Amino acid sequence: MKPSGEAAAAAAPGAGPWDECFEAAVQLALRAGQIIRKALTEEKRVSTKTSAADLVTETDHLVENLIISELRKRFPSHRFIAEEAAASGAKCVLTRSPTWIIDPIDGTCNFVHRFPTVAVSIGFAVHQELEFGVIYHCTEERLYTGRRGRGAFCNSQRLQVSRETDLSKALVLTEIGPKRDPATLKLFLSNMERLLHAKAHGVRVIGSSTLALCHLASGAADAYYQFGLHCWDLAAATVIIREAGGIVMDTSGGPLDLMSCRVVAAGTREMAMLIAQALQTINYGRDDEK
Ligand SMILES: O=P(O)(O)O[C@H]1[C@H](O)[C@@H](O)[C@H](O)[C@H](O)[C@@H]1O
Ligand SMILES: [Mg+2]
Ligand SMILES: [Mg+2]
Repeated sequence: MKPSGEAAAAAAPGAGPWDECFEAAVQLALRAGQIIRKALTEEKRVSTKTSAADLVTETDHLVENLIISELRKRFPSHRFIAEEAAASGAKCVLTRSPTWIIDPIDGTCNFVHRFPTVAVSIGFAVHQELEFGVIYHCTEERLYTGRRGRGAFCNSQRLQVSRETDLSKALVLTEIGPKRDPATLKLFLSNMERLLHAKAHGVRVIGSSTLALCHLASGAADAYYQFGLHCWDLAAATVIIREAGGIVMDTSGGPLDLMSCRVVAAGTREMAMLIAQALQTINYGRDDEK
């Protein structure tokens, strides 16, 4: 079913603060999705960032600039944290001001290979609290939304996480992260091996952390963990998962630290803790210290 801004807004009935911002995010995500869908099949100019596996294209920049310029016109006092601006040296500082946290294309490596698992992610925080998240699966035209205290939806279907607490009955999602040195790869594979030794039904890597987190919010997976993602991968998805009844926390088992480049998420706290206890830490630093 084609999503519409009206469907998403209708899915969260009742006026509330930030309605205008939420509507703007929905319309811009849909518009960005059209651009990304068209560009998916076209020739691309590809560059690398922190590693040979950390790719960026002209479409990432075009979409990010479009979203930020449109939002700046409508909300000139707001602040922005965005993936490609950060890659160019902008600081990732989350103040108490209304702040947009943007990943213009999540799954850029998929995008470069025309592998159709790509999303645009727009999160929004005020007083350093996540207010809403909008993630648009561009090729499947699925619009995932979550608003603090008002539920989570895919198009107009309400989302509910899995209630699984048994790791031996769990489907677990993760992502590789951009570091590919032997020590990091050894730790990444060791974490995956530990979960398979614990008899998890499976571990999946789909190439888009935000869409993997949306699958968790929809109950199609039981847990997610990653070292090496960023605040712009996490912001929107965290609201969506929490509003679908799930848990998003630090890999230490403590509260989520949006800038820590690491996360464990699950439908239940029991499952999240089982995952966290199985993991060895992979150090990716912090978004607010780069
Ligand atoms: O760079 P984009 O925005 O494509 O985001 C991806 C991250 O770069 C990966 O490290 C991470 O592993 C995930 O694949 C994430 O989606
Ligand atoms: Mg990206
Ligand atoms: Mg990303």
